[in-house]
Amino acid sequence: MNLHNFPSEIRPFLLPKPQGNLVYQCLECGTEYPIEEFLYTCPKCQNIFMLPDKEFERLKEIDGKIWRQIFNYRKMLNIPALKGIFLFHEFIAPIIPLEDIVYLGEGHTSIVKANQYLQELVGCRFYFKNDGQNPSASFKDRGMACALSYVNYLIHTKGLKEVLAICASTGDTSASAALYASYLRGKVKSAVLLPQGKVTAQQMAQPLGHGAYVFEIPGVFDDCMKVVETLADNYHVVLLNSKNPWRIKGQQSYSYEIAQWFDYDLKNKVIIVPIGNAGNITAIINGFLNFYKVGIIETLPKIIGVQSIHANPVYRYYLEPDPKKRVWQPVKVKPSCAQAAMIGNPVSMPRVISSVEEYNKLAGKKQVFVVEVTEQAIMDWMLIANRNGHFACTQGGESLAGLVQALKEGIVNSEEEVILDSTAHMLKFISFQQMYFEDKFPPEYEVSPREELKNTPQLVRPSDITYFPDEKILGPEEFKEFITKTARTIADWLNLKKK
Ligand SMILES: N[C@@H](CCOP(=O)(O)O)C(=O)O
Repeated sequence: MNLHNFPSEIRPFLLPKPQGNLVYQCLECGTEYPIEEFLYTCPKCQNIFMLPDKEFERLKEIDGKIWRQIFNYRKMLNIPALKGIFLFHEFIAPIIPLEDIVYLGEGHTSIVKANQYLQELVGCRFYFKNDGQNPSASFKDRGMACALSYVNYLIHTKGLKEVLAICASTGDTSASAALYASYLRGKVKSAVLLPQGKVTAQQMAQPLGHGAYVFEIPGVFDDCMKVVETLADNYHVVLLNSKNPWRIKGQQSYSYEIAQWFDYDLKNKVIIVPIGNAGNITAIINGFLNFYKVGIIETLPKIIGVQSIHANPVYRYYLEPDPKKRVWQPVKVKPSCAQAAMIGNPVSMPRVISSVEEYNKLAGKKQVFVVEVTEQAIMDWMLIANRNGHFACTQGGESLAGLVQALKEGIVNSEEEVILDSTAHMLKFISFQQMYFEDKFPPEYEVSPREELKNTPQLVRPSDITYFPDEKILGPEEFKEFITKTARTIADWLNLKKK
């Protein structure tokens, strides 16, 4: 839609100009550092950064109602830079000019309501937000679009050359980093560190296909993360894990989209998200906080993080009700079908602690919860969802299992409406479905298939057929015999009635 067709009071705001003043701010000592250098760990106290906008107050000069209209009208523009997460430019990385934004189709993923059967089975109204519909098939693209747009901006403004972008990954971050880096071919190369044997074949194929350097490390994700942190602290590389706060900024778009989808009315809404490296829950909390502070939303929705019993450090931390007595303790992970979240020492934990505190304080009550689910529940609920029109990944199954658990514990009630994060596309994690159907889960996963959820293909090769097309080129009569008898066998098997 042409700019002239929009209401005159909204028109001046539709094309955002570079604005704001972002700084790296240490979570521990509060020291601020300019963003022109790549910095991930505070040189003074070794803690991690948030990336606040020091001029955030200016956003409050525009009424919440006007902001809503700005975003709603902006959505009608055909400007690629504003088609994705940067629709919410002022609330993501407002210093980046539109011409430096890297847009590969990320964001604005669908929110699909569960059918009547599934809602009744679970006991409340809920939706899946399908972040597997992002270009590299996971939510990481939200953060990567922001981080790589900033790199692109620095390349243009500071003459940055030969950037090597690195990350540790359980498979989604690496796919996303490699994809976005490959778009900036000639300016950015990527290298990814993966825990050997703990990334699916599909996820391994992604960075390889995008031309990244791929390193497999004998260990788990937490080990890869330590190596990558050491590289980032000692060499000229750009860290693309969510330790890099530009990633967090981009992933806040998830909350903004939910707000927009529900017409900015989040009363009685509950958001459920799996926790792995804890960057996403940090982003989601801070996204809602930003919109709330400016008056774009009037309610802070309930947020529930979910962890598997095989990788549950955040759940354990919040088991202690008294904040003063809580002790942070990383855990040793066990194999998990929610492999993307198989993390024992989440890098963003300090951010989670401070963000949860602020969220609950502003909400005036406990509004962030963490639940724990079994591996069995993750698989069963993923399969049940997918037998009802969804395409949830194992982490999506974890979200649904988390909802069931939260209902059981009375954290969610049947009056509320729940949005579940399916963080990636089911096809990335299809090997877990395969192991379930074939009853081949190694014992340490603690998953045994429920007969009614299993499915296997049937070979149709009736014994009374003379020749099959895989044996020779069939003559007309032989082909007719093959078709008729095969169709009859399938009809008998399915118990079909003749017309
Ligand atoms: N699940 C993640 C783990 C790394 O998370 P990040 O958000 O800190 O990059 C992955 O896919 O690698």
